[in-house]
Formats: sequence, structure tokens, C-alpha cells
Amino acid sequence: MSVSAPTRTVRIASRKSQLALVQTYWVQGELQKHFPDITFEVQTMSTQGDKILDVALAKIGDKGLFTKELEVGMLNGDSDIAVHSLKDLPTRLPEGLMLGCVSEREDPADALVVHEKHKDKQLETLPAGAIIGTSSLRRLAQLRHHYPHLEFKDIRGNLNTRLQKLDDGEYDAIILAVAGLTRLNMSDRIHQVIPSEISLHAVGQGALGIECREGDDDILEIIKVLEHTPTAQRCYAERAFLRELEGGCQVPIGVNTAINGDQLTLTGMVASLDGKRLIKDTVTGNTTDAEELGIQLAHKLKDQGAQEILNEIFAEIQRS
Ligand SMILES: NCc1[nH]cc(CCC(=O)O)c1CC(=O)O
Repeated sequence: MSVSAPTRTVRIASRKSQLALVQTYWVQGELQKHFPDITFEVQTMSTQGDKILDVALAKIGDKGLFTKELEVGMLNGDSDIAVHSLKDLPTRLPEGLMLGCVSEREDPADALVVHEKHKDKQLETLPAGAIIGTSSLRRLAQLRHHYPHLEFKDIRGNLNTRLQKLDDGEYDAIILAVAGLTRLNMSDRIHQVIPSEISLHAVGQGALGIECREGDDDILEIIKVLEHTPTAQRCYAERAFLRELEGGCQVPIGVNTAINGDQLTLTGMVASLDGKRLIKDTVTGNTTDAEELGIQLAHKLKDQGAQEILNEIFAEIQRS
């Protein structure tokens, strides 16, 4: 007589947006392939960031706007893991939770998506006064720095909503992450991949982060099968840089990372909102010292005036 082991269930929490679901179902599918005897169950929920759509993101701050509800679920024991776009996951996590896995990154660059009437244009050749939709201060500050002839207007909503607003003529062009468009099979909308010399991407952009409870060792062992070491090393360096600057995802801080053999190169920048001041520098070191490199770069930028820029921005956001 065969006795079948009781089936184990791992509950995966996810936001309900189309992008979040595509990412979560990918994680579910991959884990299922590795562990056919475990049941992986997806639980969806709305986060504060999904509900507040009429306020500029910069004003509500970043204290886990897209992650809090998922984290409460794990702490309550309602779910076991949560799948996030890593760039939406704050660099300091609530007590009792940890970043358990970083999976392979898509292209972390930003993309220009244009209205049909500008299909022969690039950022450089868009007419003066063209309205660019973005809710990211990082994209705004860097593009203002390089293209002072452009105007910027906040845009919110999920990817489809944003593309619809563009097509309806509310904007001449919008900036989106290459990764999001690619994952939703909409890479045909990418008109120009913005080079890193023009716009450094957000910390963690293009990677998925799987969060779990600290000390949940069997869960950690399960999710670690999806870890991609080079992506994890790059993202740990990027996150340490952001953490050391005390910046959330809603400040004009951008990065770029590359790995060559055992060397990791991290470039980072802090810019003022008007784009007039932009401080940028690079550090290189061993991949095994990823977090120290992030901290080192943060101090390098602070020595060049980054803290003053950030303080001004925090004050400005508070006032507006
Ligand atoms: N803040 C929203 C968000 N979070 C993750 C992505 C895209 C996918 C990614 O960067 O991993 C986006 C949309 C965007 O920036 O265009």
C-alpha cells in the first residue's frame, strides 16, 4: 500500500495589476517545475499604491506603497512569499521579513514611447515644448538635464492606462521601463531605448524580488532556486547605494551596474529636480563586496554635494 505524503502548499502573494500577475505566474510556474510535489497557490490583493491614483507618487512617498499589504499578509501567516518588481521594494524591510531571492533581470533601461504623430522623432528631435509623461523624478531630472526643450507632466495608472492616455493625445511621449513592456509582450511600443549615458535606471529595475519571512528556512531554500547570482550582486550593490543615501524610489537617484569577471562596476547619480545639478560617479570592486561598493559610492556622491540636493527635494515635496 502506498502512502502519499500530505501535499504541501506554498502561498504566493501578488498585486493584481497585469504586470504583477504576469511576474507572479512566472514565479509560480518556475517553482512548480522545480517542486512538482508542492502546490503553489497565488493570492492577489490591492495595495495602497494601486488605490491612490490621483496623487503624484512623489508626494505620497515610497514607504512600501506597493508592498505593505503583501507584507502584512506574510507577517500574519496568510501567505508565505510575495513577488515584487524589485524596484518597488523599499531598501529597508519590516522586521521579520527578508529579501529571499532576486531572479534574472530583464533589460533595466527606460524606454521612450511616442504618440503616433512623432513616430519619426527621438528624444533629441521632439519639438520644443513637447509634453513627456512620467511620474518618476529620476526620469524627469535626468531628461530635463539633457533635453531642456521638453516639458514634463505627471502620469499615473497601470501600463495600459498610461499607453491609452498617450494614444488619446494627452502626452507627446511617455517614459516606461523596457522590462514592463517586454513582460507584457508590448515591446513593439518601445520607440527608443534610452541609453544609460542619458538616463540611469532605478535601483532594482527589471529584476523580481521575492520576499519571505526571516528564519523560514524551508521556504528560503525553495525560492533560492530562482536566484540569479549576477543580478543579485548587482541589485545588492544598487540597493545598498540607495539605502545609504536614505532615498526611496521617489527621489532622483539612478544607477547602472555591470559585471566583468569578478569585478562589479556601479555608477550612480543624484540630480536636482530642475536637472541643473547632476552628480555622478563610479566605483569598481569585487562582486563579493557588492554592498560595500554601494555604500562607498553613496559617500563619494555625498562628498560632492548629493545630500544638499536630496534635502532640498525632501523639503520641496513636503511643501507642494
Ligand atoms: N513603479 C512602477 C513599476 N514598477 C515596475 C515597473 C516596470 C518593471 C520593472 O522595472 O521591473 C514599473 C513601471 C515602469 O516603471 O514603467
